Amino acid sequence: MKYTKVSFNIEPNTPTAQEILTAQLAQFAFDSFEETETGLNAYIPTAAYSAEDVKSIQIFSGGEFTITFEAAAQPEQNWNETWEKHFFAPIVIGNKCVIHSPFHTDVPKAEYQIVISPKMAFGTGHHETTGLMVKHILEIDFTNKLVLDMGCGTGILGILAAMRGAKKVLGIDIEEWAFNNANENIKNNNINNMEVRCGDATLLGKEKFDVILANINRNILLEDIAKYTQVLRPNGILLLSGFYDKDQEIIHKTCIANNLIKKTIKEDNKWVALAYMLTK
Ligand SMILES: C[S@@+](CC[C@H](N)C(=O)[O-])C[C@H]1O[C@@H](n2cnc3c(N)ncnc32)[C@H](O)[C@@H]1O
Repeated sequence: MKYTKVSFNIEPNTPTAQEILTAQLAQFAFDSFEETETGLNAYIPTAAYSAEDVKSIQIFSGGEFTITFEAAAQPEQNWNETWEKHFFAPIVIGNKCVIHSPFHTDVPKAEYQIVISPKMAFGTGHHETTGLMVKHILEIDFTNKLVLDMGCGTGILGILAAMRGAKKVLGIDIEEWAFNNANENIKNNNINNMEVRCGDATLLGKEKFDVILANINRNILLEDIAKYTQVLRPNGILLLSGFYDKDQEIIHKTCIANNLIKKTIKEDNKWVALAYMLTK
């Protein structure tokens, strides 16, 4: 199949802007994305590409950020192979966890082996924030813990928590494609104690959790940290990521206001993942 690559420049190039843009592109049959220094590259079957559709996205951005783009038809190639080689090679995190796709044959050995079917959902382990969250998870005792994975994407973090002994994991994601992909990955990893729901923090109610994982973005976290703490047990752990180093302070202020104390910080290439504990 012939594909067209559309290279987007986003100004300012924030995780929130990338997420909004990706969600809008998904409505127009774009089916794979690659983060770049200045924005992202998105791929669409050439037969489905319309410059008019892409231009309309600039209007949807509501003036919070500006987008410019260039489109280039790609030569015919085996896309599964290209995807496999360039976008998702097996990755080992923290020397203990390997993430690979079902089509990889040469997979390094590790204590935790997670199979992720790369679709449109975020979470193959290649993004800094996922890697940082995985490293935090590898340091936490999950034995018999009740876990919430907010913004679960592919389900990667919840799946690892289940492999590390969690009693039950609930994954929540606002996107239907993530809901579907997380379910597929849960099945492929033979996890039988993780459930996924499609929605946001309004789904949270009486169920309480020992550990909450939330790799989303700065704005959603600022809005939802209070809701997470309402369902976190005393001494429970909240892991937060999806924001840059420069946003740590505002995230931290919100956490303090919600009786959370900072335990550990992990950083990689401007991205941060913070571990908090609920004091009351
Ligand atoms: C940065 S990705 C993280 C995916 C995966 N947990 C990981 O660590 O790789 C953020 C995910 O949050 C989801 N999301 C965005 N806003 C949300 C919200 N308000 N509530 C729940 N999920 C949300 C997105 O659809 C996306 O799958």
